[in-house]
Amino acid sequence: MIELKNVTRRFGNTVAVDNLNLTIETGEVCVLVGSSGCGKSTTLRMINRLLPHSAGEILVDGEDVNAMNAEQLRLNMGYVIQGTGLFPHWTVARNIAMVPHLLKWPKERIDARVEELMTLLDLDPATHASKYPQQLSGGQAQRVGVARALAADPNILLMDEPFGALDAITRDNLQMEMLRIQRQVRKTTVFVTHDIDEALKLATRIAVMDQGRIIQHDTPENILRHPASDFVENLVGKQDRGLKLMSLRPVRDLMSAHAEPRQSEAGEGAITEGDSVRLALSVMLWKDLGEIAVFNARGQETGVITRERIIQEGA
Ligand SMILES: Nc1ncnc2c1ncn2[C@@H]1O[C@H](COP(=O)(O)OP(=O)(O)OP(=O)(O)O)[C@@H](O)[C@H]1O
Repeated sequence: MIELKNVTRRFGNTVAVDNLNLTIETGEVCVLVGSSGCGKSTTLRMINRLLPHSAGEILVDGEDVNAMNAEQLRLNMGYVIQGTGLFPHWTVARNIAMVPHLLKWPKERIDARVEELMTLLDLDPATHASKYPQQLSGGQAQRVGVARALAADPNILLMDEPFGALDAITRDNLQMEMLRIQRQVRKTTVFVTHDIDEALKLATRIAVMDQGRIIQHDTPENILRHPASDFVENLVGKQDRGLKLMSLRPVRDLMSAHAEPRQSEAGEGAITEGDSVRLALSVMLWKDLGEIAVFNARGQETGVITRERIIQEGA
């Protein structure tokens, strides 16, 4: 658990973070969102003491970060930044191995861990382990950055606009990867973005910031349904809220399940139980269907979802 209590950070006369209170529970993904200069990165960098705070208290699992050894603190916090920060003259494998190496793990353990992480992040070790960062695409380099942050299995992951510089498709892929990895490893994560759609997709809770303060701290659904102010309402997009809520809702919530799963051909692009209601509606509109079959992860048809039900209850 991470707790920020009345935390302030000043740069000269600028108050970058203003008496901020925030609790991030163990295993949750807290996304800090807000416009440029509102204090998101400063907040993140105070947690791992890359920046000292001017006032207040920051606690990790109940212990004041100022009372901890800064290096030890950082070794237990993976840190991912935009543009990766990979060492250009080190191979991918060596970059990923950086923290285990500092921790003096035996070589076999490091090699096994590098291979495990590359596989987890969908990077073929045989193809990529000996490459240098400039030989990778932006998306691959960002995956290496995430692998490096996870290498020594830290309890906490700090991510500062990690996907901000990527094209929309690569960003979407990495967001999906992150959700998958998070289901497997469940790190306490603080994620900074200015993209509200990214926040809605990834967060267990979102902290909306403005001028160094938290305006609202709540689940994606509550932020959409009950924005605390005009500022939050504008940020989430007043007119777009219905569709955004549909993006949060899985098909399994609104489908009519068959009594028994049926063996039928799922086919490419089939709708699965975990897909969003918004995707199911989009496919039905495109194919001009009133209903569409829903499949489980094993490719069995488990039910149907209808356009009518989505229109009635989708948001
Ligand atoms: N090293 C610094 N020296 C002086 N002022 C700074 C410094 N770092 C940040 N600031 C100021 O503190 C405020 C908050 O900056 P911060 O980088 O935390 O915002 P942000 O929300 O992360 O913005 P962005 O999305 O653009 O990265 C801004 O007014 C910024 O100009």
